[in-house]
Amino acid sequence: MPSADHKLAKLIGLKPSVQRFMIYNQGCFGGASALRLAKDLAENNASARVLVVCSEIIVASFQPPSNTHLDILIGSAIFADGAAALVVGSNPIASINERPLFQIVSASQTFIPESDDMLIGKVREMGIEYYMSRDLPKYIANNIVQCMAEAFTPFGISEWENLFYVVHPGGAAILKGVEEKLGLNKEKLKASWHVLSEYGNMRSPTVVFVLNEMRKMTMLEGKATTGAGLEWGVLFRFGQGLTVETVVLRSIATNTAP
Ligand SMILES: CC(C)(COP(=O)(O)OP(=O)(O)OC[C@H]1O[C@@H](n2cnc3c(N)ncnc32)[C@H](O)[C@@H]1OP(=O)(O)O)[C@@H](O)C(=O)NCCC(=O)NCCSC(=O)CC(=O)O
Repeated sequence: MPSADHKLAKLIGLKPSVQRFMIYNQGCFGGASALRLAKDLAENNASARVLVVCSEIIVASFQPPSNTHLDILIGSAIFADGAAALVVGSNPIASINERPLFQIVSASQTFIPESDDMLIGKVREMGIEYYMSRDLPKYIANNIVQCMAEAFTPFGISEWENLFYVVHPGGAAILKGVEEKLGLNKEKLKASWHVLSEYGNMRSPTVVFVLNEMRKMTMLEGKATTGAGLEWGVLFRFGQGLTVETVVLRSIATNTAP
C-alpha cells in the first residue's frame, strides 16, 4: 500500500480528488461486480464518469500438477493474466463526442444454494490455491435459466434466442452447458469462445474482452447494433460462492456508436 488504484490514478494523471474504490477477492465475477458498482455510482452522481479497471496476475496462482488434485492442472491450463478497462457514465454528452457502446439496464447478484464447495481459492504464501469441482459446469448450467428468468421477467422477455450474449468463458464445459440449457446455437456465444481460445480465462477482465469482441465482430459483420444486430442482451458471470452476476444490457445502433 498505497494500492494499485492510487498508483494508476497518478500514472494516468487523474485529479488527486478522484474517488477511488478497490474490489478484491472476487475472482471471476469481479468484472461484473465492478460494472454493478459503476452503474450505481454513475446514476447517483450527476455527470460522473467511472473508470472501471480489472486486472489479474494469475501467474501468481500457478502450481505444479498434483497427484491428488487434477483440478490444479486444469486451472493452470485455462487461467491467464489479463487486464481491461472501460468507462461507465450516464447521460452521454454528444457535443463532446461521448458515444456509448452498450447500456447497462439492470445488474444483479445472487448465489447458488449448496454450492460453496464447487470453487474455492485459498490465499497462501505462494499465491492463490484453486480448487474446482468437476461438477461446477453442471451447477452453472442447472441454474442459468432461473437467473435469466429473474433478470428478464421485469422486461417481459423470455425468448433466450433473441438476445446477444456476453458470457464469462470459464471453460469449454461451462460454455457448452449454457448453450445447451438455453437452447442456443453455436453462433450465440461466438465472442466468448473466441476470447477463451485466444486469451484464456483471465478472471475479472475476461468479460470486458468479450464485450469488446462482441462490438468488433458486429462492426465487421455490418450489423445494425453493437449487440450482434439485436437490441437486448445479457452479461453473465460466476465465481466463488457460487456467485452469479447477471447484467441486462441494451445495444446501441451502430450508426451512432464509435
Ligand atoms: C477442463 C475442460 C476444458 C476439459 O474439457 P474436455 O472436453 O477436454 O474434457 P472433459 O470435460 O471430458 O474432462 C476430461 C477429464 O477431466 C476430468 N475433469 C474435468 N474437470 C475436472 C475437475 N475440475 N476436477 C477433476 N477432474 C476434472 C473429467 O472428469 C474427465 O475425466 P475422465 O476422462 O476420467 O472422465 C472442461 O472440463 C472444462 O471447461 N471444465 C470446467 C473448467 C472450470 O471449472 N472452469 C471454471 C474456472 S473458475 C472461474 O472461471 C471463476 C473464478 O475463477 O472465480
